[in-house]
Amino acid sequence: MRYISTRGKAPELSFEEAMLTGLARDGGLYVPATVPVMSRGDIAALAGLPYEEIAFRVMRPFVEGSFTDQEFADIIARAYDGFGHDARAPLVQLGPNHFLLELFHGPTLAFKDFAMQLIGQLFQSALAKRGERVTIVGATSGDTGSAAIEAFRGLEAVDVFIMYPHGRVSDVQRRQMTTPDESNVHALAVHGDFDDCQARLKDMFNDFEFRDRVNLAGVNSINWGRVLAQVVYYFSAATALGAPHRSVSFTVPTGNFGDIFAGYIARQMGLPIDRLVIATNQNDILHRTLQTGAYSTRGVTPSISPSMDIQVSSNFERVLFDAYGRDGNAVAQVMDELKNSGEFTISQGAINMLRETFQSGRASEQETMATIKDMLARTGEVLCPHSAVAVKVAEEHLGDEPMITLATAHPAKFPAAVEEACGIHPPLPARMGDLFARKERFTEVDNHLAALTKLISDRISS
Ligand SMILES: Cc1ncc(COP(=O)(O)O)c(C=O)c1O
Ligand SMILES: N[C@@H](CCOP(=O)(O)O)C(=O)O
Repeated sequence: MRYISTRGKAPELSFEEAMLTGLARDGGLYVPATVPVMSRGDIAALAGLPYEEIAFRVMRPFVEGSFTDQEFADIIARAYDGFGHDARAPLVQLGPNHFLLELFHGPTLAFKDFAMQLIGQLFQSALAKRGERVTIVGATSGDTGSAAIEAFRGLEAVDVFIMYPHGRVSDVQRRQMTTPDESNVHALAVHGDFDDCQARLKDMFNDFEFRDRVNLAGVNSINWGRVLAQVVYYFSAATALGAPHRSVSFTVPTGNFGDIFAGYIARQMGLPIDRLVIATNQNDILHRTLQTGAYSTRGVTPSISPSMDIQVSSNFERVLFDAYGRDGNAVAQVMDELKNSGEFTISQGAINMLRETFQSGRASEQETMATIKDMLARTGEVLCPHSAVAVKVAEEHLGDEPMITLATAHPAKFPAAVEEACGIHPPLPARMGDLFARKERFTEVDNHLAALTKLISDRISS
């Protein structure tokens, strides 16, 4: 399996190389040169298998040539061993045709653990074989950072620096990042928003002197491995509800477009997904883009679903690559426009493809709060605000086929918003009970590339 860049000018790589490289050297994102298709029989055979076995069968073709079957099976087993639910991604019924896919039973209580725990194992194995060490830098609006720190803390061959927007993550999210005391973990509170953090991360990858000197690696969904791991739960959920014999739909709370892009890949692999619905909070750039055909940034308004407070949605580039007929030059051109002017207009052909592929909706702050309250009353399920955004949008898109809404975080990560909405203060699981007693350790940094690269260089050489 070979991987190509969405901007068409970087070298083709193997899975392992693409995983360790992060952002392509032409500024693009790596995608598979071709997406492998599973037969109906192979999809049907997944029903009822343990999550780890489904993961192996779905992901195996993508890692071809980089890991042996035994290595890969062992890596998957270790990745999901620490999850707090035997099913890993259990389904809960919300209504006659509406199901919630609970993706928050991993170590940091968010869907990010599905990919990050796997990537942690894949990095360890690849770096040990190569005898290399890397500097991982990540940008987070709250959940990627804690999941990455959990996956990489204490590893010999890795330093991990996480940039989060100062004052714009929940207390639980911040403490998950600032309380680990391993010396290879560095939490950086950046004076800016998530888009600033992600922009500086991409600047670091485009600064080749820095990138090569520190052996920079990325674990945001820039990294194809992140997206790949998320494809698996689309298969586990759909087959549990009767796929491939009947189709299902998914609604996904969306920010950086990695999770829903994983659903798009699952559909390309042959999973019968009827509708893929993008759910946004009040920072609704993706919803507006589908409606108007113009991707136009407006600045972020902080919300009660902070992990989705994003304007520059990184993985949208991956679907644009397909929408523009895999024309890397066309993608590079619109991405340059976005960088220079904060907006671009999507060509008619491309927007037609996007509108055929996705539906979308938005939830205001009041609607999100009302959904948390209403779902508790109707179903007994306490939702986090991100999942509530998606449930509200999903209810507007219910049809004849089962609708599966992704619940991306545990409500205990956002206790203030949940309590205000429904009067319940969701407790942290016992194993995290002392989170607020632990000592915090972080560094405030200005939103400047030079300040960040100096800090990182100084830390890794000390
Ligand atoms: C809890 C939660 N829900 C939804 C999202 C949005 O997912 P994505 O960025 O893959 O669109 C995020 C952030 O990634 C998140 O942390
Ligand atoms: N919501 C994310 C933002 C980063 O997304 P990623 O999937 O590209 O890592 C977060 O919680 O940090």
